[in-house]
Amino acid sequence: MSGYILAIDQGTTSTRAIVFDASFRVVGVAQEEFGQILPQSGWVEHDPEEIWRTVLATVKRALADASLSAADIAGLGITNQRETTIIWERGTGRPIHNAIVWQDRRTAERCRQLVRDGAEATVMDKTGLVIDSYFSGTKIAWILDNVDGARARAEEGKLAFGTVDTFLLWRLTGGRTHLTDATNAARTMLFDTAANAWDEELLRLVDVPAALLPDIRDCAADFGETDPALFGGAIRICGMAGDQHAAVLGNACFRPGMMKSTYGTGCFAVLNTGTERVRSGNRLLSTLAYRLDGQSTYALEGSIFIAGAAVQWLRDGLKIVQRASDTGLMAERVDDRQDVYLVPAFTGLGAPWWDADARGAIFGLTRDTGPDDFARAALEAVCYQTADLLHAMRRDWPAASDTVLRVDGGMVASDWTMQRLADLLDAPVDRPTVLETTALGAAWLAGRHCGVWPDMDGFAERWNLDRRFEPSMRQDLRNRKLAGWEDAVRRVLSDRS
Ligand SMILES: Nc1ncnc2c1ncn2[C@@H]1O[C@H](COP(=O)(O)OP(=O)(O)O)[C@@H](O)[C@H]1O
Ligand SMILES: O=P(O)(O)OC[C@H](O)CO
Repeated sequence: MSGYILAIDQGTTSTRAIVFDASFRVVGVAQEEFGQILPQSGWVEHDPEEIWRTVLATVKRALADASLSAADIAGLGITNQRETTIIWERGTGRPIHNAIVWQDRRTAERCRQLVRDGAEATVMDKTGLVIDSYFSGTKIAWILDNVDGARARAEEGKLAFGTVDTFLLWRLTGGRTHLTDATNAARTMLFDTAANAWDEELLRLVDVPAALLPDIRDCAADFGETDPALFGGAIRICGMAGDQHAAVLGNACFRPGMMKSTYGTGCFAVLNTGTERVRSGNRLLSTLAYRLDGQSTYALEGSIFIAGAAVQWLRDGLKIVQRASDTGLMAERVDDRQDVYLVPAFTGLGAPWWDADARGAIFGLTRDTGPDDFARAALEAVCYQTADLLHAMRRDWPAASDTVLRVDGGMVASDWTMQRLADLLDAPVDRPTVLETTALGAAWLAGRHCGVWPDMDGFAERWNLDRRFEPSMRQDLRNRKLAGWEDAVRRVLSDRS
């Protein structure tokens, strides 16, 4: 059997399909962006049909790019933007509403009500999550309550819910398979991570009928086969994980204490805590790193909603940079005595603040402030937020004290940002040679399951370092800058936080 593996990485702004060879090298790739639907302030939707079209198109193009056919592919792994919620008709496969995206805040008031009702401890105990509109549960209930007749049809078993992995699997298998994996289930606020099962009490609390839900598998499992009509032959689907979990795998963070941080549109830092289900005292998420061979590996996660999106805002909103990559050079030119802070709370603040009503602000402007300062403030904001997460992780789990951070995602191309990250964290930052770690992680799940790629140890040995960034900032400067950031964040928090 050939060792080629296909990965679908369905992200928030684009879909990528990547073919890897038996040496984990990328031999075919295709990417397609799709539309962001913004019906009102704080709402974000995707058209599931458009997502599906980008998946079909990118898989076909990636296979063509690699000069391969479906018969050459030993296995397919799916990884996806998490939490984004789709409900469709079991009969026709047609979605009954646009996908409600993870960033969407329309259920913030419902979540506040759940907190007022005293549900926080139950949700935290079972799911490891804080109650927030970020997660799928309240988004499902919103669709059922706002689409005519949906709740009744859901209770009759006529509708299906899925995060994007499940929806794609349904479509890829010609409507034959309704499954998810444990990492995606763990982002719904309906899943007990210790019992590894949907939880009836949570379903009642959030008002979601069990008839909607997919069955749950480990991340590497038999998920079915693609409909032969789609790609000119059936492809075995045997890997599935939410994108941040796939990045943990792709970065070979297999040992407790290892941590990865992905810098794309948002930033997600995940620390492997092994078999320990650490309960956060600092409003981090206690979640799954991954689940393999019937064994859950747990993690602490910090989610930052805006990372590279702040750079996009400089480019597309303010139009003060032409390319994202201009920001590094601009940041380099700024005098370190200038202290401009951008708090990019465009859609509220995530961990450890969880303030859906906070909004962005910029502080420290003088007559000398110009575009370079804005660029630097945007890049630094990502570093400060990572520092907030790392400090919270260390308070929650002291074993994280000498962590080396492995990074990936579009923003890590910026040397300036990676050096500043090491400086502000006062910890080394390792950048791998393969930056497509999310897709690589999904491919590893599939490759391992179908027996053509190595197990954990073999894969970890072949993880390659591109560059280590060592901290070199003076302690007094670091302290001053971190204190300035903390002050800026305090000023944007809403009364409700
Ligand atoms: N050289 C760079 N410097 C700073 N930011 C960058 C650079 N290159 C890309 N980015 C940012 O990285 C993000 C894209 O990363 P990517 O991992 O593709 O995101 P996603 O998977 O969330 O769509 C964009 O927000 C872009 O602004
Ligand atoms: O699509 P990304 O890479 O921005 O990741 C989105 C996250 O999974 C949301 O939790």
